[in-house]
Amino acid sequence: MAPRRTQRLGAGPSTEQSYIYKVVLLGSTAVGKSSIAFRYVKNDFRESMPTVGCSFFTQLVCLETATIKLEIWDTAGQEKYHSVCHLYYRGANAALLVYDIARKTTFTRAKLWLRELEKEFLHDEIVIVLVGNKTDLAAQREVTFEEAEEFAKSKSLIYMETSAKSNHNVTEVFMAIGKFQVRSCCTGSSAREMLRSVPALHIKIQKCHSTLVLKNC
Ligand SMILES: Nc1nc2c(ncn2[C@@H]2O[C@H](COP(=O)(O)OP(=O)(O)OP(=O)(O)O)[C@@H](O)[C@H]2O)c(=O)[nH]1
Repeated sequence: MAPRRTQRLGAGPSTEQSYIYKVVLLGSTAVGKSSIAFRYVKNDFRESMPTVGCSFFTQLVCLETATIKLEIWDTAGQEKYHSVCHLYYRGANAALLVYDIARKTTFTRAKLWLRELEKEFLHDEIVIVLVGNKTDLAAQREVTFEEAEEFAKSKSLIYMETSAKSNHNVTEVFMAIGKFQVRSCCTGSSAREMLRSVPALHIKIQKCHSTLVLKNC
């Protein structure tokens, strides 16, 4: 099934296709959602201010076979904004469910976010990446890699760990989304269906063995 709200921008000079995907970042306050978006779009890190409502970024991902315009919606994690969050994730093609590996409560909260997404979307309508951020704080880790990976597998999610601060795996998260979405469009099977049928892909992506080749955009 084609991802929701995906638009084909038209064929390029060759046979290359262009797509638009809406990606939403969800998770507790201060887990690093804005920092991940900022690192990816600006390749920078700063002690950021809490998000008010929602921020919006766009970024082009040029893959060997397609160009994808990612519309990135960074939602506020503070409880007071919770009631409006669903307005932002409506129509999303992919969600980054972010938690802080050094704060177990944020992992528990991510599971609740997942339930909300499951109410809003049919199972195969959206690609969900569970993202354990702040790997630079490994000494204070409260959620093991194995625990999070096991949970992700049981729910057909992609699992990756990042550090927005040390720029670890951030680009790879967005590449993984692009990869699954494009494959999904090409094969007609949903990205989550592919995850279920090829569990080894979890490992491949987590270790960044992506077969996609980046070009200069
Ligand atoms: N050590 C470390 N700190 C990080 C990392 N990512 C973000 N931070 C810090 O964590 C704090 C919160 O980061 P934000 O990006 O504002 O978090 P958020 O999830 O967008 O927060 P809300 O806007 O409240 O939802 C800031 O002080 C960041 O500098 C990381 O990878 N490692």
